[in-house]
Amino acid sequence: MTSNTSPDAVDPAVREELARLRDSIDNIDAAVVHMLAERFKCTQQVGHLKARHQLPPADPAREARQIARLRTLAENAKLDPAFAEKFLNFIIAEVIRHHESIAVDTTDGTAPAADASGPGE
Ligand SMILES: O=C(O)C(=O)C[C@]1(C(=O)O)C=C[C@@H](O)C=C1
Repeated sequence: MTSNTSPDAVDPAVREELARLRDSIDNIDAAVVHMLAERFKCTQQVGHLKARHQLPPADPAREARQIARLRTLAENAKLDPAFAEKFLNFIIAEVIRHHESIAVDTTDGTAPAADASGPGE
């Protein structure tokens, strides 16, 4: 069995390196959150467009192309492609849930007037 060093006993240089790495991790996590927020802003618009034109929430052919592309990007970036695929599928499943609820709201008339909210309208 391994025993862990108590945090108080850690060499200050190690503590500093850990803090520096964690600062970068925090910045990266913030960037991921901001990028995801922008992606969801786009997909919300896609959801409204699809609902208005009675298009299905999911597009499996598009998803297959996205997954193939992301797996290649992941491989080139030395990221596990299986993880990249799982991550994309996780996000897309949430997007499809949003699309489905927008479609329901659009059909029953409770959807916000997404296209009437642009500048000048
Ligand atoms: O591109 C679309 O048609 C979308 O609805 C967006 C999106 C995605 O999140 O990338 C979500 C659902 C579809 O199955 C495919 C892709």
